[in-house]
Amino acid sequence: MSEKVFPKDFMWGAATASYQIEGSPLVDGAGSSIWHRFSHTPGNTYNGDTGDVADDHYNKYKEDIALMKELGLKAYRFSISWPRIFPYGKGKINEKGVDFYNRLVDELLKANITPFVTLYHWDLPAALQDLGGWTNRDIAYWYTDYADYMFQRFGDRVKNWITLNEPWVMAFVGHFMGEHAPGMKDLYASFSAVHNQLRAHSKTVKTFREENIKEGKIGITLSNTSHDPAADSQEDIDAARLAHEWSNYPLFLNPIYKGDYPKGIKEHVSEFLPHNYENDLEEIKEKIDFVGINYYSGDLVKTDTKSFLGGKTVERGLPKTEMGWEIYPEGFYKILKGVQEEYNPKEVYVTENGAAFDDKVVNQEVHDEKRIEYLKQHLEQALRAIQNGVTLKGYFAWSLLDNFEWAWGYSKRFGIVYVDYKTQKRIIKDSGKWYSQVIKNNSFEF
Ligand SMILES: N=[N+]=NCCCCNC(=O)[C@@H]1[C@H]2[C@H](O)[C@@H](O)[C@H](O)[C@@H](CO)[C@@H]12
Repeated sequence: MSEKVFPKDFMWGAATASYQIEGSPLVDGAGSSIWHRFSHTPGNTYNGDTGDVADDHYNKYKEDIALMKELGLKAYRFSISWPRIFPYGKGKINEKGVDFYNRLVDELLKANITPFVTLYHWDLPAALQDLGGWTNRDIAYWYTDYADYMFQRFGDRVKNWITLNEPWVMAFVGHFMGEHAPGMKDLYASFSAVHNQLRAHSKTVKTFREENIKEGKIGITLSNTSHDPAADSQEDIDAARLAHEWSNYPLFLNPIYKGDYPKGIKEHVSEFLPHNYENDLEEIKEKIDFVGINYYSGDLVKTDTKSFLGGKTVERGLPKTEMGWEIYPEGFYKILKGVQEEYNPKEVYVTENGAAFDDKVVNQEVHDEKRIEYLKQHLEQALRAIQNGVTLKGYFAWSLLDNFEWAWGYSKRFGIVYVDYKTQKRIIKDSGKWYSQVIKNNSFEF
Protein backbone atom coordinates (compact mmCIF):
# COMPACT_ATOMS: atom_id res chain seq x y z
CA MET A 1 0.00 0.00 0.00
CA SER A 2 1.49 3.36 -1.05
CA GLU A 3 2.33 5.49 1.95
CA LYS A 4 -0.49 7.98 1.26
CA VAL A 5 -3.38 5.75 0.07
CA PHE A 6 -5.95 4.17 2.41
CA PRO A 7 -6.85 0.47 2.10
CA LYS A 8 -9.22 -0.53 -0.68
CA ASP A 9 -12.92 -0.40 0.43
CA PHE A 10 -12.10 2.02 3.27
CA MET A 11 -15.48 3.31 4.46
CA TRP A 12 -15.53 7.10 3.99
CA GLY A 13 -18.53 8.75 5.62
CA ALA A 14 -19.97 11.64 7.55
CA ALA A 15 -21.99 11.65 10.77
CA THR A 16 -24.94 13.45 12.35
CA ALA A 17 -27.41 12.91 15.21
CA SER A 18 -31.22 13.10 15.35
CA TYR A 19 -31.73 15.95 17.83
CA GLN A 20 -28.95 17.99 16.25
CA ILE A 21 -30.29 18.07 12.68
CA GLU A 22 -33.89 16.86 12.36
CA GLY A 23 -36.06 19.58 13.91
CA SER A 24 -39.81 18.75 14.25
CA PRO A 25 -39.20 17.11 17.64
CA LEU A 26 -42.89 16.64 18.47
CA VAL A 27 -44.33 16.22 14.96
CA ASP A 28 -46.24 13.12 13.74
CA GLY A 29 -46.78 11.68 17.20
CA ALA A 30 -43.18 11.89 18.45
CA GLY A 31 -42.75 12.06 22.22
CA SER A 32 -40.71 14.68 24.06
CA SER A 33 -37.04 13.97 24.79
CA ILE A 34 -34.79 15.12 27.62
CA TRP A 35 -33.02 17.42 25.14
CA HIS A 36 -36.35 19.01 24.17
CA ARG A 37 -36.96 19.72 27.85
CA PHE A 38 -33.36 20.76 28.58
CA SER A 39 -33.08 23.17 25.63
CA HIS A 40 -36.51 24.69 26.41
CA THR A 41 -35.43 25.36 29.98
CA PRO A 42 -34.16 28.97 30.15
CA GLY A 43 -30.42 29.34 30.75
CA ASN A 44 -29.39 25.89 29.55
CA THR A 45 -28.33 26.67 25.98
CA TYR A 46 -26.54 29.53 24.23
CA ASN A 47 -29.05 32.17 23.18
CA GLY A 48 -31.88 29.85 24.32
CA ASP A 49 -31.37 27.80 21.13
CA THR A 50 -33.42 24.60 20.80
CA GLY A 51 -33.69 21.71 18.34
CA ASP A 52 -37.20 22.80 17.30
CA VAL A 53 -36.05 23.54 13.71
CA ALA A 54 -32.29 22.73 13.59
CA ASP A 55 -31.47 21.78 9.96
CA ASP A 56 -35.09 20.81 9.24
CA HIS A 57 -33.71 17.45 8.13
CA TYR A 58 -37.01 15.79 9.01
CA ASN A 59 -38.40 17.53 5.91
CA LYS A 60 -35.21 18.01 3.87
CA TYR A 61 -33.72 14.52 4.17
CA LYS A 62 -33.97 13.83 0.42
CA GLU A 63 -32.07 17.05 -0.40
CA ASP A 64 -29.44 16.15 2.21
CA ILE A 65 -29.00 12.65 0.81
CA ALA A 66 -28.54 14.20 -2.64
CA LEU A 67 -25.76 16.32 -1.05
CA MET A 68 -24.17 13.15 0.41
CA LYS A 69 -24.24 11.59 -3.06
CA GLU A 70 -22.70 14.73 -4.57
CA LEU A 71 -19.91 14.50 -1.98
CA GLY A 72 -19.41 10.83 -2.90
CA LEU A 73 -19.97 9.51 0.65
CA LYS A 74 -19.77 5.71 0.91
CA ALA A 75 -21.58 5.68 4.26
CA TYR A 76 -23.67 7.89 6.49
CA ARG A 77 -23.87 7.64 10.28
CA PHE A 78 -27.10 8.95 11.78
CA SER A 79 -29.10 8.30 14.93
CA ILE A 80 -32.68 7.19 15.46
CA SER A 81 -34.71 9.28 17.90
CA TRP A 82 -36.06 6.80 20.46
CA PRO A 83 -39.10 9.03 21.32
CA ARG A 84 -40.13 9.18 17.66
CA ILE A 85 -40.54 5.39 17.79
CA PHE A 86 -41.79 4.95 21.38
CA PRO A 87 -43.25 8.36 22.40
CA TYR A 88 -43.22 7.27 26.07
CA GLY A 89 -40.06 5.21 25.77
CA LYS A 90 -41.91 1.91 25.91
CA GLY A 91 -45.33 0.49 25.09
CA LYS A 92 -47.16 2.45 22.38
CA ILE A 93 -45.40 2.51 18.99
CA ASN A 94 -45.56 5.56 16.72
CA GLU A 95 -45.74 4.21 13.16
CA LYS A 96 -45.18 7.68 11.64
CA GLY A 97 -41.86 7.83 13.46
CA VAL A 98 -40.87 4.42 12.11
CA ASP A 99 -41.97 5.58 8.67
CA PHE A 100 -39.61 8.57 8.68
CA TYR A 101 -36.61 6.33 9.25
CA ASN A 102 -37.91 3.80 6.71
CA ARG A 103 -37.96 6.57 4.09
CA LEU A 104 -34.53 7.80 5.17
CA VAL A 105 -32.94 4.32 4.98
CA ASP A 106 -34.57 3.54 1.62
CA GLU A 107 -33.37 6.87 0.16
CA LEU A 108 -29.81 6.15 1.38
CA LEU A 109 -29.81 2.69 -0.19
CA LYS A 110 -31.17 4.17 -3.43
CA ALA A 111 -28.16 6.53 -3.39
CA ASN A 112 -25.86 3.55 -2.72
CA ILE A 113 -24.84 4.98 0.66
CA THR A 114 -24.35 2.48 3.52
CA PRO A 115 -26.34 3.39 6.65
CA PHE A 116 -24.59 3.22 10.04
CA VAL A 117 -27.30 3.59 12.68
CA THR A 118 -26.68 4.92 16.18
CA LEU A 119 -29.54 3.69 18.35
CA TYR A 120 -29.01 6.31 21.05
CA HIS A 121 -27.42 9.75 20.65
CA TRP A 122 -28.65 11.35 23.90
CA ASP A 123 -32.32 12.15 23.14
CA LEU A 124 -33.85 9.92 25.83
CA PRO A 125 -37.68 9.86 25.92
CA ALA A 126 -38.65 12.36 28.64
CA ALA A 127 -41.19 9.90 30.06
CA LEU A 128 -38.32 7.55 30.95
CA GLN A 129 -36.41 10.36 32.64
CA ASP A 130 -39.49 10.76 34.85
CA LEU A 131 -38.83 7.15 35.93
CA GLY A 132 -35.15 7.90 36.70
CA GLY A 133 -33.73 7.56 33.21
CA TRP A 134 -30.24 6.04 33.11
CA THR A 135 -30.14 5.82 36.91
CA ASN A 136 -33.00 3.28 36.91
CA ARG A 137 -31.75 -0.30 36.42
CA ASP A 138 -34.90 -1.11 34.43
CA ILE A 139 -33.66 1.14 31.59
CA ALA A 140 -31.50 -1.78 30.45
CA TYR A 141 -34.75 -3.60 29.57
CA TRP A 142 -36.54 -0.53 28.14
CA TYR A 143 -33.53 0.20 25.89
CA THR A 144 -33.10 -3.41 24.76
CA ASP A 145 -36.79 -3.63 23.83
CA TYR A 146 -36.45 -0.41 21.77
CA ALA A 147 -33.27 -1.66 20.07
CA ASP A 148 -34.78 -5.07 19.35
CA TYR A 149 -37.77 -3.44 17.68
CA MET A 150 -35.36 -1.41 15.50
CA PHE A 151 -33.50 -4.62 14.53
CA GLN A 152 -36.83 -6.20 13.53
CA ARG A 153 -38.00 -3.19 11.47
CA PHE A 154 -34.68 -2.18 9.85
CA GLY A 155 -32.37 -5.20 10.16
CA ASP A 156 -33.17 -6.28 6.59
CA ARG A 157 -31.53 -3.09 5.24
CA VAL A 158 -29.32 -1.75 8.08
CA LYS A 159 -26.31 -3.96 8.77
CA ASN A 160 -24.14 -1.67 10.92
CA TRP A 161 -25.43 -0.75 14.37
CA ILE A 162 -24.00 1.39 17.16
CA THR A 163 -25.70 0.92 20.51
CA LEU A 164 -24.67 4.12 22.31
CA ASN A 165 -22.98 7.37 21.36
CA GLU A 166 -20.40 8.61 23.88
CA PRO A 167 -21.86 7.09 27.08
CA TRP A 168 -19.17 9.00 29.05
CA VAL A 169 -20.54 12.37 27.93
CA MET A 170 -24.13 11.21 28.64
CA ALA A 171 -23.09 10.05 32.10
CA PHE A 172 -20.77 12.85 33.25
CA VAL A 173 -21.62 15.97 31.24
CA GLY A 174 -25.31 15.11 31.73
CA HIS A 175 -25.30 13.79 35.32
CA PHE A 176 -22.17 15.32 37.00
CA MET A 177 -21.32 18.59 35.25
CA GLY A 178 -24.98 19.43 34.58
CA GLU A 179 -24.13 21.00 31.19
CA HIS A 180 -26.11 18.48 29.13
CA ALA A 181 -29.53 16.88 29.59
CA PRO A 182 -30.83 15.80 32.08
CA GLY A 183 -28.77 18.57 33.84
CA MET A 184 -27.86 16.67 37.00
CA LYS A 185 -24.87 17.23 39.30
CA ASP A 186 -24.55 13.90 41.09
CA LEU A 187 -21.46 11.71 40.79
CA TYR A 188 -23.32 8.67 42.09
CA ALA A 189 -25.94 9.18 39.36
CA SER A 190 -23.12 9.48 36.80
CA PHE A 191 -21.56 6.14 37.64
CA SER A 192 -24.99 4.57 37.81
CA ALA A 193 -25.58 5.92 34.28
CA VAL A 194 -22.24 4.42 33.18
CA HIS A 195 -23.17 1.06 34.61
CA ASN A 196 -26.74 0.96 33.29
CA GLN A 197 -25.59 2.05 29.82
CA LEU A 198 -23.15 -0.86 29.85
CA ARG A 199 -25.92 -3.24 30.98
CA ALA A 200 -28.24 -1.89 28.26
CA HIS A 201 -25.48 -2.14 25.66
CA SER A 202 -24.60 -5.77 26.43
CA LYS A 203 -28.20 -6.97 26.72
CA THR A 204 -28.79 -5.39 23.32
CA VAL A 205 -25.74 -7.09 21.78
CA LYS A 206 -27.06 -10.45 23.04
CA THR A 207 -30.50 -9.70 21.54
CA PHE A 208 -28.84 -8.62 18.28
CA ARG A 209 -27.12 -12.03 18.08
CA GLU A 210 -30.46 -13.76 18.67
CA GLU A 211 -32.08 -11.73 15.87
CA ASN A 212 -29.39 -13.18 13.63
CA ILE A 213 -29.27 -10.15 11.29
CA LYS A 214 -27.66 -11.39 8.05
CA GLU A 215 -24.12 -9.86 7.80
CA GLY A 216 -25.04 -7.63 10.74
CA LYS A 217 -22.38 -5.97 12.90
CA ILE A 218 -22.81 -4.14 16.21
CA GLY A 219 -20.51 -1.90 18.21
CA ILE A 220 -20.36 1.07 20.55
CA THR A 221 -19.06 4.64 20.02
CA LEU A 222 -16.82 6.13 22.72
CA SER A 223 -15.54 9.68 23.27
CA ASN A 224 -11.82 10.22 23.73
CA THR A 225 -9.43 13.02 24.60
CA SER A 226 -5.70 12.27 24.44
CA HIS A 227 -4.37 13.03 27.94
CA ASP A 228 -0.61 13.69 28.18
CA PRO A 229 1.26 14.11 31.50
CA ALA A 230 2.38 17.73 32.01
CA ALA A 231 5.79 16.58 33.24
CA ASP A 232 7.68 13.31 33.09
CA SER A 233 6.97 12.77 36.77
CA GLN A 234 5.28 9.69 38.20
CA GLU A 235 2.51 11.80 39.73
CA ASP A 236 1.68 13.53 36.43
CA ILE A 237 1.92 10.23 34.53
CA ASP A 238 -0.46 8.64 37.05
CA ALA A 239 -2.89 11.57 36.83
CA ALA A 240 -2.94 11.41 33.01
CA ARG A 241 -3.46 7.62 33.09
CA LEU A 242 -6.35 7.97 35.53
CA ALA A 243 -7.95 10.66 33.35
CA HIS A 244 -7.59 8.25 30.41
CA GLU A 245 -9.20 5.34 32.26
CA TRP A 246 -12.07 7.54 33.44
CA SER A 247 -12.92 9.65 30.41
CA ASN A 248 -11.81 7.52 27.46
CA TYR A 249 -12.52 4.09 25.96
CA PRO A 250 -11.16 2.01 28.94
CA LEU A 251 -14.10 2.91 31.20
CA PHE A 252 -16.35 0.96 28.82
CA LEU A 253 -14.05 -1.40 26.93
CA ASN A 254 -12.49 -2.82 30.10
CA PRO A 255 -15.89 -4.16 31.29
CA ILE A 256 -16.85 -5.24 27.74
CA TYR A 257 -13.58 -6.98 26.84
CA LYS A 258 -12.05 -7.84 30.23
CA GLY A 259 -15.05 -8.09 32.57
CA ASP A 260 -14.22 -5.32 35.06
CA TYR A 261 -13.76 -1.58 35.41
CA PRO A 262 -10.23 -0.20 34.93
CA LYS A 263 -7.85 -0.62 37.89
CA GLY A 264 -7.59 3.11 38.55
CA ILE A 265 -11.39 3.51 38.68
CA LYS A 266 -11.71 0.69 41.22
CA GLU A 267 -8.85 2.10 43.32
CA HIS A 268 -9.96 5.75 43.34
CA VAL A 269 -13.72 6.02 42.76
CA SER A 270 -15.30 2.64 43.47
CA GLU A 271 -17.47 4.31 46.15
CA PHE A 272 -19.49 5.93 43.36
CA LEU A 273 -20.13 2.64 41.51
CA PRO A 274 -23.57 1.10 42.10
CA HIS A 275 -23.89 -1.26 45.07
CA ASN A 276 -23.14 -4.88 44.01
CA TYR A 277 -22.06 -3.75 40.53
CA GLU A 278 -19.83 -6.85 40.43
CA ASN A 279 -22.94 -9.02 39.96
CA ASP A 280 -23.49 -7.51 36.49
CA LEU A 281 -19.93 -7.79 35.17
CA GLU A 282 -20.29 -11.27 33.71
CA GLU A 283 -23.32 -10.21 31.66
CA ILE A 284 -21.65 -6.95 30.53
CA LYS A 285 -18.69 -8.91 29.13
CA GLU A 286 -20.23 -9.53 25.69
CA LYS A 287 -18.26 -9.67 22.41
CA ILE A 288 -18.81 -6.79 19.96
CA ASP A 289 -17.93 -6.59 16.25
CA PHE A 290 -16.30 -3.15 16.20
CA VAL A 291 -15.28 -0.21 18.37
CA GLY A 292 -16.32 3.30 17.34
CA ILE A 293 -13.76 5.94 18.29
CA ASN A 294 -14.67 9.64 18.49
CA TYR A 295 -11.69 11.99 18.72
CA TYR A 296 -11.44 15.77 18.73
CA SER A 297 -8.52 16.91 20.83
CA GLY A 298 -6.00 16.36 23.59
CA ASP A 299 -4.94 18.03 26.81
CA LEU A 300 -2.08 18.20 29.28
CA VAL A 301 -2.75 16.76 32.76
CA LYS A 302 -0.93 17.92 35.90
CA THR A 303 -1.28 16.32 39.32
CA ASP A 304 -3.56 18.33 41.57
CA THR A 305 -4.80 16.91 44.89
CA LYS A 306 -7.72 19.38 44.94
CA SER A 307 -9.16 18.21 41.59
CA PHE A 308 -11.48 15.27 40.90
CA LEU A 309 -9.29 12.19 40.29
CA GLY A 310 -6.24 14.25 41.36
CA GLY A 311 -5.49 15.92 38.05
CA LYS A 312 -6.16 19.20 36.28
CA THR A 313 -5.57 20.29 32.70
CA VAL A 314 -2.90 22.92 32.00
CA GLU A 315 -2.07 24.97 28.91
CA ARG A 316 0.64 23.99 26.42
CA GLY A 317 0.09 26.71 23.83
CA LEU A 318 -1.29 24.53 21.00
CA PRO A 319 -3.64 26.11 18.44
CA LYS A 320 -7.32 25.67 19.31
CA THR A 321 -10.65 25.31 17.53
CA GLU A 322 -13.72 27.50 18.16
CA MET A 323 -14.64 25.09 20.98
CA GLY A 324 -11.40 25.99 22.76
CA TRP A 325 -10.14 22.44 22.16
CA GLU A 326 -6.45 21.88 21.35
CA ILE A 327 -5.64 20.81 17.80
CA TYR A 328 -3.53 17.74 18.56
CA PRO A 329 -3.39 15.22 15.70
CA GLU A 330 -0.68 13.13 17.42
CA GLY A 331 -3.27 12.37 20.10
CA PHE A 332 -5.51 10.79 17.46
CA TYR A 333 -2.76 8.27 16.66
CA LYS A 334 -2.19 7.59 20.38
CA ILE A 335 -5.88 6.87 20.99
CA LEU A 336 -6.21 4.62 17.92
CA LYS A 337 -2.97 2.74 18.68
CA GLY A 338 -3.91 2.50 22.35
CA VAL A 339 -7.32 0.94 21.75
CA GLN A 340 -5.74 -1.67 19.46
CA GLU A 341 -2.95 -2.49 21.94
CA GLU A 342 -5.21 -2.58 25.01
CA TYR A 343 -8.23 -4.47 23.59
CA ASN A 344 -7.32 -5.65 20.08
CA PRO A 345 -10.80 -5.08 18.58
CA LYS A 346 -11.61 -6.98 15.36
CA GLU A 347 -12.53 -3.69 13.68
CA VAL A 348 -12.28 0.02 14.54
CA TYR A 349 -14.21 2.87 12.97
CA VAL A 350 -13.57 6.55 13.55
CA THR A 351 -17.22 7.43 14.11
CA GLU A 352 -16.51 11.15 14.66
CA ASN A 353 -13.61 13.50 13.99
CA GLY A 354 -13.88 17.16 13.04
CA ALA A 355 -13.60 20.75 14.22
CA ALA A 356 -15.56 23.94 14.75
CA PHE A 357 -14.20 27.08 13.16
CA ASP A 358 -15.62 30.56 12.59
CA ASP A 359 -17.01 29.92 9.09
CA LYS A 360 -18.12 32.88 6.97
CA VAL A 361 -20.04 32.88 3.66
CA VAL A 362 -18.34 34.98 0.97
CA ASN A 363 -20.07 35.10 -2.43
CA GLN A 364 -21.97 31.90 -1.64
CA GLU A 365 -18.75 30.05 -0.76
CA VAL A 366 -17.12 29.08 2.56
CA HIS A 367 -13.33 29.04 2.47
CA ASP A 368 -12.66 26.97 5.62
CA GLU A 369 -8.93 26.32 5.17
CA LYS A 370 -8.46 25.66 8.89
CA ARG A 371 -10.91 22.77 8.75
CA ILE A 372 -9.19 21.28 5.70
CA GLU A 373 -5.87 21.49 7.56
CA TYR A 374 -7.41 19.89 10.68
CA LEU A 375 -8.95 17.02 8.68
CA LYS A 376 -5.76 16.44 6.67
CA GLN A 377 -3.56 16.35 9.79
CA HIS A 378 -5.91 13.85 11.44
CA LEU A 379 -6.26 11.65 8.36
CA GLU A 380 -2.47 11.48 8.20
CA GLN A 381 -2.52 10.09 11.76
CA ALA A 382 -5.33 7.69 10.91
CA LEU A 383 -3.32 6.27 7.99
CA ARG A 384 -0.23 6.06 10.25
CA ALA A 385 -2.35 4.05 12.70
CA ILE A 386 -3.41 1.62 9.96
CA GLN A 387 0.23 1.25 8.90
CA ASN A 388 1.02 0.40 12.54
CA GLY A 389 -1.51 -2.38 12.95
CA VAL A 390 -4.77 -0.63 13.82
CA THR A 391 -7.75 -2.43 12.25
CA LEU A 392 -9.28 0.87 11.14
CA LYS A 393 -11.99 0.22 8.52
CA GLY A 394 -13.64 3.61 8.12
CA TYR A 395 -13.81 7.30 9.01
CA PHE A 396 -16.87 9.51 9.58
CA ALA A 397 -16.30 13.26 9.48
CA TRP A 398 -18.19 15.22 12.12
CA SER A 399 -20.33 16.59 10.80
CA LEU A 400 -22.11 16.43 7.45
CA LEU A 401 -24.03 19.64 8.28
CA ASP A 402 -23.62 22.55 10.67
CA ASN A 403 -26.09 21.68 13.43
CA PHE A 404 -27.37 22.17 17.01
CA GLU A 405 -24.17 21.89 19.06
CA TRP A 406 -25.92 20.98 22.32
CA ALA A 407 -25.47 23.64 25.02
CA TRP A 408 -23.63 25.83 22.47
CA GLY A 409 -26.76 25.91 20.30
CA TYR A 410 -26.07 27.09 16.74
CA SER A 411 -23.04 29.18 17.69
CA LYS A 412 -20.52 26.47 16.75
CA ARG A 413 -20.23 25.12 13.22
CA PHE A 414 -18.73 21.62 12.65
CA GLY A 415 -20.18 20.88 9.22
CA ILE A 416 -18.39 20.23 5.95
CA VAL A 417 -21.62 21.69 4.58
CA TYR A 418 -22.70 25.16 5.77
CA VAL A 419 -26.34 25.67 6.87
CA ASP A 420 -27.89 29.15 6.71
CA TYR A 421 -30.40 28.77 9.56
CA LYS A 422 -32.50 31.71 8.31
CA THR A 423 -33.12 30.17 4.88
CA GLN A 424 -32.13 26.52 5.50
CA LYS A 425 -29.93 26.83 2.39
CA ARG A 426 -26.99 24.43 2.29
CA ILE A 427 -23.55 25.47 0.89
CA ILE A 428 -20.82 22.84 0.47
CA LYS A 429 -17.77 24.35 2.20
CA ASP A 430 -14.28 24.09 0.69
CA SER A 431 -13.68 21.32 3.27
CA GLY A 432 -16.63 19.39 1.82
CA LYS A 433 -15.17 19.74 -1.68
CA TRP A 434 -11.75 18.69 -0.36
CA TYR A 435 -13.23 15.68 1.48
CA SER A 436 -15.01 14.66 -1.70
CA GLN A 437 -11.60 14.52 -3.43
CA VAL A 438 -10.16 12.50 -0.52
CA ILE A 439 -12.93 9.93 -1.03
CA LYS A 440 -12.42 9.88 -4.80
CA ASN A 441 -8.64 9.38 -4.45
CA ASN A 442 -8.82 7.30 -1.26
CA SER A 443 -6.03 9.55 -0.08
CA PHE A 444 -5.51 12.99 1.47
CA GLU A 445 -2.74 13.67 -1.11
CA PHE A 446 -3.99 14.40 -4.63
N1 LIG B 1 -13.04 11.83 26.73
N2 LIG B 1 -13.71 12.72 26.69
N3 LIG B 1 -14.41 13.51 26.59
C1 LIG B 1 -14.95 14.74 26.53
C2 LIG B 1 -14.85 15.33 25.19
C3 LIG B 1 -16.22 15.46 24.64
C4 LIG B 1 -16.13 16.30 23.42
N4 LIG B 1 -17.43 16.35 22.74
C5 LIG B 1 -17.81 15.34 22.02
O1 LIG B 1 -17.19 14.34 21.94
C6 LIG B 1 -19.05 15.56 21.18
C7 LIG B 1 -19.44 14.54 20.27
C8 LIG B 1 -20.93 14.26 20.07
O2 LIG B 1 -21.13 12.91 19.68
C9 LIG B 1 -21.56 15.17 19.00
O3 LIG B 1 -22.96 15.07 19.11
C10 LIG B 1 -21.08 16.60 19.20
O4 LIG B 1 -21.77 17.48 18.33
C11 LIG B 1 -19.58 16.61 18.90
C12 LIG B 1 -18.99 18.04 18.94
O5 LIG B 1 -19.03 18.53 20.27
C13 LIG B 1 -18.82 15.71 19.80
